[in-house]
Amino acid sequence: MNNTHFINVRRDLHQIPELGFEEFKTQEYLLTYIKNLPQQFLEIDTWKTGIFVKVVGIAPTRIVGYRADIDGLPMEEETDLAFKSQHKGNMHGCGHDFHMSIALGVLTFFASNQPKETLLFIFQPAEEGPGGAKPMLESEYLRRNRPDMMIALHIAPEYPVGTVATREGLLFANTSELFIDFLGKGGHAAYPHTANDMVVAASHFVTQLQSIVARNVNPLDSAVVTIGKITGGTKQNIIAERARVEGTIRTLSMSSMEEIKGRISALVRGIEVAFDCKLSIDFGSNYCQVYNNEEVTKSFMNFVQNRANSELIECREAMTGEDFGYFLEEIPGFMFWLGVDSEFGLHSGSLNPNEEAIPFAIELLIDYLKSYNLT
Ligand SMILES: CC(=O)N[C@@H](CCC[C@H](N)C(=O)O)C(=O)O
Repeated sequence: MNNTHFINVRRDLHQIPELGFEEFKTQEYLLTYIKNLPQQFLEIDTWKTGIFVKVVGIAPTRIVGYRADIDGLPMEEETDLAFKSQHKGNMHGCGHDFHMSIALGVLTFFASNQPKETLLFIFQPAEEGPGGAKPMLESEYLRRNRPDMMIALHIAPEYPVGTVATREGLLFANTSELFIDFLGKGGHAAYPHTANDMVVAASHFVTQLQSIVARNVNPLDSAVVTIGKITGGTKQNIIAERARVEGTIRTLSMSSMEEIKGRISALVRGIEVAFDCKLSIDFGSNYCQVYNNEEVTKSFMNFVQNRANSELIECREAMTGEDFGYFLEEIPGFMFWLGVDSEFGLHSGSLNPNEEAIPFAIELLIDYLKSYNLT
């Protein structure tokens, strides 16, 4: 099959983005596709909305794992594409439609070309939250079928098609979600002295948060605190009894993560005193850093550098997060950025990656896995 076929697969998947652990139609689409492949080397299992597909090797001495995440984001698509999201309010705004179609392309090749080593394709739910990698790793299936090596990619809008960017060691940050609920006293807009306004309290809190990275974190140790969502109140002339801020913390070291969480807790106590209200903090789900094993990453980087028609970029670490970090905490492997050349970035409603990157990535990965003495 021509690898441009997977552009159509991507377009199908792009229309049905679903949130973490709700990827029912996505799972059904993937399973239908996989069950139509030649089955003689395949073993298919499911885990929640995820899927494991084993391609049993001819003379296996190890399992090589390839992971693709499958969930979408709760955001409105702003493109005019003919194949735009049909699930209003959800979008594949982080490229997981690319990740899945590339994985299907590589799987399709090996389903008809039995590898020497066993390959395990892992279609993982809930990367954007609350995190599927950790519970999947703890599943009975992955305890019995532990890969000896793991590979994954993530699309990179800022790089051209034909490029691969990665580095040995630290690639992505530690992350922690952040949810804070404010409870004060509502009232009539004309009587502020009888109420405790949670819109004002939340606004002060968000402003104070900005001082943490600027004044508490060692400038040589990068960190990010972003509030992506604020909600509060019910009507323009009612003082808000409740507000909620939602955000994320990113650090390159665990000590900075702990320090930032400590500072946030202190600011929360201060807001409670200053505004005579109650706040509750929930640090949500936490992902460990993505750390590329030096040896296998180096061999992959050499492979890309020496391959015709592909360009290697040795990139800096990024403040993005990825629960693939949990795989790499236990299993040697690597993640890389795949150039997709989009004017609009990840998590933008206008993200429009160049689909030529799909056949490029499928061929690159097939070549790499072949060179890895798999066939
Ligand atoms: C590659 C990417 O964009 N990953 C997400 C991971 C989200 C982690 C977690 N749910 C959080 O928001 O902290 C990212 O936002 O970096």
